[in-house]
Amino acid sequence: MKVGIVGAGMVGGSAGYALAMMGGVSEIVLVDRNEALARAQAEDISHAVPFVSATSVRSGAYDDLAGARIVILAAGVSQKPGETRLELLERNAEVFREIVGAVGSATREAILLIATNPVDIMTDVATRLSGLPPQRVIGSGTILDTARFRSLIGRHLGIAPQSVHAYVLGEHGDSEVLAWSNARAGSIGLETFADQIGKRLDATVRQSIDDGVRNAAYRIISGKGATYYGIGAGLARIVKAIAHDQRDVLSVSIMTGMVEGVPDVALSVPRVIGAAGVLADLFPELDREERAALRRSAMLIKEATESLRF
Ligand SMILES: NC(=O)C1=CN([C@@H]2O[C@H](COP(=O)(O)OP(=O)(O)OC[C@H]3O[C@@H](n4cnc5c(N)ncnc54)[C@H](O)[C@@H]3O)[C@@H](O)[C@H]2O)C=CC1
Ligand SMILES: CC(=O)C(=O)O
Repeated sequence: MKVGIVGAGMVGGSAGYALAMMGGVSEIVLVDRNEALARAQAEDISHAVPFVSATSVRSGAYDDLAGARIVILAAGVSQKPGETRLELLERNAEVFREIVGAVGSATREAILLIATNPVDIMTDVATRLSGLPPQRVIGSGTILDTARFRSLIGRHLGIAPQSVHAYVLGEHGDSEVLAWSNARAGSIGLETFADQIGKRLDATVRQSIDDGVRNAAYRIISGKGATYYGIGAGLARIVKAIAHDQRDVLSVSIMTGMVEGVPDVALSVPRVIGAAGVLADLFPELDREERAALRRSAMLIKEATESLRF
């Protein structure tokens, strides 16, 4: 399967690397307005390939995306220390006006996988610009926040993150909602498991995990300028689900008809992902506070989207 990546910076490059390490993708084409960067990233990643897989990695122009089954969009500006994702909106919407049309001219068959921030609104923008069905324009959404959540819960309770079943919902951003009420360790409630092993899971612990998830990007950006390994792996994970029609449940963002009374908004809930894109949504059972927080998150995204001149 051929995968295109538009935007060969830290996120696009990391996604290419993660895909090459994962294997199962025959060809990766990196496109960037900085052609020298795309060339250099492709060459560097291709030198990792002989150790693990047989993926062909090269740079190219938009025409070279013909035949791609998935095109990852990771072009645009990223946050400076202290900047929010929403502050990138106007600049990255401009970038999408240019690149979504160019991708569409090269391939109409591809599923678009959006990483550029603010990712929920960029997913809405890409859906509108491409004219593709929402199920085929997928934002990485809270896949990364969900990984952060599971990792911190797993570390606290001493179990593997893969055995923690918990999701972050709503915006990939400051208003995101950590769904504690339906989180599970294996098949049992987190609190029950914490009691069984004599661990605390009180408000202080929850607050510390919430901060670890919600503010991870700010901390990483202040320390090293950008985040990219986590999202690179998350994007590769979504590609794998599509490539192998795996029907995995992942928290990703697509245009959604109605969320807690808010119509037509792109945000994350757990969704089934297969070869055709998003196949179904799993609206979680939430407590009253979480539902109210999800509504606030949806309204915030909706208002920011409507503020965008389009
Ligand atoms: N969804 C998520 O969870 C995450 C999203 N991001 C977002 O991903 C985006 C990319 O971040 P980085 O890779 O760190 O930035 P970067 O600056 O390293 O790379 C961006 C690339 O986009 C290219 N670009 C800009 N305008 C273009 C255009 N019109 N046509 C083609 N290429 C163009 C630039 O030349 C640059 O190489 C940002 O918006 C960032 O906020 C970053 C981390 C996590
Ligand atoms: C930058 C970003 O969106 C993240 O790491 O969550």
